[in-house]
Amino acid sequence: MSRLVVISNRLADPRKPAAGGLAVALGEALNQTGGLWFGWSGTVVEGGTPGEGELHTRQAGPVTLATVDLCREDHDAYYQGYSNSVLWPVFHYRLDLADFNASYVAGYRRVNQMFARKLLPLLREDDTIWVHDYHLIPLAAELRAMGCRQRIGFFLHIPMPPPLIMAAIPQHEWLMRSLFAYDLVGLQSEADVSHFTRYVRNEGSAEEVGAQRLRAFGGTVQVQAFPIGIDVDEFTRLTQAPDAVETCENMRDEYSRRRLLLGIDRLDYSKGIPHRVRAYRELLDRYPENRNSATMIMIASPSRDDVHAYADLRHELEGLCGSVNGDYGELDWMPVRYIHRTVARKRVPGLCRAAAVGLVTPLRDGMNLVAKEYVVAQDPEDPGVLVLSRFAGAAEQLKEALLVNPYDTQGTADSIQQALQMPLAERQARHGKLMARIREYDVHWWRKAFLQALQEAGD
Ligand SMILES: O=P(O)(O)OC[C@H]1O[C@H](O[C@H]2O[C@H](CO)[C@@H](O)[C@H](O)[C@H]2O)[C@H](O)[C@@H](O)[C@@H]1O
Ligand SMILES: O=c1ccn([C@@H]2O[C@H](COP(=O)(O)OP(=O)(O)O)[C@@H](O)[C@H]2O)c(=O)[nH]1
Repeated sequence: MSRLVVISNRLADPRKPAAGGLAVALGEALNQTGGLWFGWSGTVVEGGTPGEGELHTRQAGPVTLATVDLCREDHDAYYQGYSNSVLWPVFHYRLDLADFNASYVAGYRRVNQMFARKLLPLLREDDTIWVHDYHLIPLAAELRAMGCRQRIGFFLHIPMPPPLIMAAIPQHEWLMRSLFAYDLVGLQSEADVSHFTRYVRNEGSAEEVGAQRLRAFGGTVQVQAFPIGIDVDEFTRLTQAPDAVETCENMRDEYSRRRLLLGIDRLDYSKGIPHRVRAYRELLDRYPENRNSATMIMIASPSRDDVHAYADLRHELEGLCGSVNGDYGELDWMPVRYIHRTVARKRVPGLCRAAAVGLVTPLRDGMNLVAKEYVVAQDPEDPGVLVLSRFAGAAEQLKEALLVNPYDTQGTADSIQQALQMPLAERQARHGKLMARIREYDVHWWRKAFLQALQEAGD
């Protein structure tokens, strides 16, 4: 059987719990198959040479981890710069936050070339190579230029924007052309596939040469949606484990007189966290019966602190939470509990189970695994209600959630109220349908469906 080689910017020891959807999902996938996981070590070397980084390898159960350090200059241009100040904002439709500094793209190319150079000697002839996310779009083109002929698939974890938004990136054609060095491109949703297809038709005069196969820019690629899932059995076990039970009981004791609304996100402008606070404020305003009886807990895990837009968001959020607490708080009730820390993964299920309403309201999100985790953590006899942004990739699958437009403050407040008032029978019916779909399209389905399509691509 061919060995699986996974390449992603961020790695995690697959035997240990990790925060961040990509690391969680890949750890779970690789634990099943074994193989090689290659990417950045997480170490930034001050004063190192650009385009050079030390390679480290170690064994973690069935998985070999091979990681490369980045020097400060490469890290700042490739990770903070092109990946997180150009591709991330534009792919999340935030042209206003993009910083098209010309030096970033050079660092991005340099690191992709270095990754290809370091990876090549580790590859075997019959390896199946699976590259992940926006940090590594040109990696297959670099590997091909060095003679790599193995099958290579690519999965984009974030949204694929519509063609005219993509076209704002000065190097958009180079990026999209690079994707044609892969045998298979996987995207999170059908909406993403349609944006990709429209782009290559408009800008690359693409022709359809088979089901979901497109020819453009002198190459051919298969493009399909593979919505990422979670490991339902593992998350269920986590929900029943003593840590989760204790967290849930503590929360219920602490808030025994109150209904809990819960949001768990990285502190990222794509997650719509300030919009959520405004909707909650509107809820307290329009439906005063919730004053003193509903508490919103917002876990905002620190993320990409050195990128300006993230620091700005943090300040905005602190101000917003402070003003809701100042305006509505009582001596014995704080409306918002804002926690700017990462919650250990083992605590996530207990928090979710204790919450009557799960608030997942991103302005754009590739998928959003917290939405799926919230549903799985619920007690089927008395489940909470998921309020989900229609702009999360997860909304294509999770139709029985209460779908909201997070830009519509009043509408979102009304849906939160509907969630708080929902009769038990309706909660159970919605939860049952959501669970069935989350279980069917779990992380194992995702891995198998992608790898099977990659095996068949181009045959
Ligand atoms: O590695 P970081 O810069 O700390 O960021 C964490 C990850 O964020 C993004 O996650 C995405 O992948 C999830 C799983 O497919 C998906 O549910 C979510 O909607 C995406 O935002 C990013 O794409 C990853 O590369 C980062 O590791
Ligand atoms: O404090 C936190 C915040 C998030 N997570 C986990 O990190 C992942 C976030 O994935 P998601 O797809 O929702 O968003 P991303 O951060 O990847 O954009 C989920 O598994 C969360 O349970 C966590 O364990 N602790």
